[in-house]
This record gives sequence, structure tokens and C-alpha cells, in this order.
Amino acid sequence: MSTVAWPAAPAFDDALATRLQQAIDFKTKPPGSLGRLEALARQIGLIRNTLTPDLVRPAMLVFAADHGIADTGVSRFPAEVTMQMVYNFLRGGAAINVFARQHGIQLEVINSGVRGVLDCVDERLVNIPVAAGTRNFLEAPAMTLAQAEQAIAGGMARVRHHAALGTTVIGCGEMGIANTSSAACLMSRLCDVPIDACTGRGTGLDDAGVQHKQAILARALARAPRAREPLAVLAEFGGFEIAMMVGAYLEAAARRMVILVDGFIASAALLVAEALSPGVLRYCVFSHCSDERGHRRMLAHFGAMPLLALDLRLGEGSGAALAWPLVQSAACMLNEMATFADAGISTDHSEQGGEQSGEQGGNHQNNARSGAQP
Ligand SMILES: Cc1cc2ncn([C@H]3O[C@H](COP(=O)(O)O)[C@@H](O)[C@H]3O)c2cc1C
Ligand SMILES: O=C(O)c1cccnc1
Repeated sequence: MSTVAWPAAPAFDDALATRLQQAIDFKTKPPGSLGRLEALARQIGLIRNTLTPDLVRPAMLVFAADHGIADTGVSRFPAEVTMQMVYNFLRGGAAINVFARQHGIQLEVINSGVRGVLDCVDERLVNIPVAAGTRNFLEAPAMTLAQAEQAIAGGMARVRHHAALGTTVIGCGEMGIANTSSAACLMSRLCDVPIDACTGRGTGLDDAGVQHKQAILARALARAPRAREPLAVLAEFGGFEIAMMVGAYLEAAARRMVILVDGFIASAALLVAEALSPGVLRYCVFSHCSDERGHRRMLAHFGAMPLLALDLRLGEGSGAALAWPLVQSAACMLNEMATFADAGISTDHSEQGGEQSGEQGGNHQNNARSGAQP
């Protein structure tokens, strides 16, 4: 067991939940008519602990690292692509660059542990590698417990850096060839789901490739049957970028930031974070349902309803960036929409004691199971 005291996510204020619901219901619209945007607005208010949440300086942290398991042929692409994509991020040519630019999201690339030397100085690159890639977890633990803790601390530090610059919304993206294999093993062990149901095509394996990947991952899980505790599972099967995402989530929730959760790998990191410090989940907005096999089931495990379903299977934080404008709209609705009283508009008949009196708002369902239920 780890002796580290992980940052705790503050509890939500039940009285504020009621006031947020009233504020939303008093807006000039039929109750519930903004659908899930209303639940999202309420969750954002609870996260920021105010009726007027400030979502400022959204930041996307893209963590990159290599994986020893890549050498067993579990990805369609070779490990060198991780480093090549880091250079692509720094040149501004990747999908996440395009979407971050489009939506005014600050982008930072973190070398969490790629193979080889990154010989460049770039203000958007943070060089904090734990090691030159993980070990092949078919044969040995991917990393030591100390390395897992070091990586988690690295992710926490990046969020502290952005918090000091005023950021209240954080997204995590990742780049690491073979990291769907890590994510599948984390899911299988932490959610107790057979590995076949957690193993997908990743970058585009064919059926034979997926079968090979499943066989490798089944052997890897069998190698370490006793690893059950979240930090131990992370050390056995994780990656340095995944561990840094864990730290980023922990720190962001403790600081009452809105967390934009991306796809399969980003969600697998959240499994670890939530297991280490229960309550992080309430701070999470699930951006999309990835096309990667296993993600739908992982979302169900969280009780999450993602905002988008676009058949994305990319990672990098791309889905989180695409969902940001919706999150922004939910906060703007709460902050800027007039109330019936402001606008001098008559309220509905239920105000006069009609049959519809009682709880208004209709859709009180939240983005995640343990989220903002009043
Ligand atoms: C050019 C390229 C850009 C990417 N951007 C994200 N990924 C995604 O694919 C990888 C995971 O899939 P697997 O486990 O099959 O290797 C991760 O790096 C992930 O972020 C990419 C993959 C490639 C090839
Ligand atoms: O959903 C994801 O994050 C994902 C899926 C496939 C490949 N890379 C990332």
C-alpha cells in the first residue's frame, strides 16, 4: 500500500445544488428545455462552488510516453511514432493543435517518458521524463512504485502551474504508441472485466491483430495476479503519461477545476485517480464515447453520459477539446441568461397552484453517477 496522502476532492454543497437548480429553472425557458445542458450547468456550479461559475483559461495537457509492450506487436504503428508526434505537436500540426487553436485552449506538451532524446527547446514543451519508456509489462512491471509516484507528482505539478496562471478548466490528452494496451489492462483489473472486452483496435489493428493483442494482454495480466491496489495496478500495467494524467486529475479536482475527460486512455487514468481518491469523478465532464472497444463499458462503470458520440478513436485530448464549447455554453447559460423576473415574462400555470407544481427542471440527470445530484 502507498503511504502517500493523495489530494482530496472537496465535497459538493447540497444547499447550493438546490439554489443552482432554482436559478436554472428561473431562466426564460420552459423548465428542463435545455436538456442535459442544465445538468451540466449545475455540475459546473457545484464544481466551482458558486451560482456564477468562472471558466477561464482552459488548458489541455498532452502527456507523451513510450511503452515497452509496444515491442510485442500490439499496435499497428511502431514506437518511434510517439516521438515523431511530439515534434508534430510542437510544430502545431496534430489534430489537438487544430482544435485547441480553434477554441482558444492553451496547449502544453509534456514529455513524461518517451524513448530517445528530445533535442529541442520550445516553450510549449515540458521535459520531465520519468524514464525512456516503460518496461515491457509482459515480462516485468512497467514501472516501479516510486516511478509511478514520481509521475503522479509530475502531473500534479503541471496542474498547479496552470492553476497559478488562472486556469479553472483542464483537459488531459495523451500520446504513446501501445497505450490502449495499458489502458485495457487497467480497465480489466480495476473494473474486473475480462480482457477481451477491454481490448480494441487502437490505431487500427485488423481482427488477427486484435486477437494477438488480447493473447499478449491476457498473459501479462496472468503474470501479476496479485496486483489489485490502484497504485500497484498502475505500476504493473500503466504508462508514464497515464500516471501523469492520474496526478493531473487528482490535483485538478482538489482545486475545484472542471476536468474534461477525453477517450479510452484518459478514462483509464481516471479509473486509477478515482480509486486513489474517491470523489474526483464528480469534477469530471465526460466529453465523448470513443470508438475503442471497452470505452462504452468503462463509461457505464462511471455512470457517465458523455456529451458527444462522434466515433472518435484518436486520443491526444481531441474529444475533450471538441466538447469544450458545450461546457462553455452551459456556464454562459447560467451566467448570462435572463430570468423570468428580469425579462418581465409570465411564468407557467403551475405557479398558480396547477397540477405541474413541484420539482421543475425535468432532466436532473448528471454527467456522472456520483455527480451533482441535488
Ligand atoms: C499518427 C498517430 C497519431 C496519434 N495520436 C494519437 N494516437 C493514439 O494512438 C495510440 C494508441 O493506439 P495503440 O495502442 O494502437 O498504439 C496513442 O498514441 C494514442 O494517443 C495516435 C496514433 C498515431 C499512429
Ligand atoms: O479513445 C481513445 O483515447 C483512443 C482510441 C484509440 C487510439 N487512441 C486513443
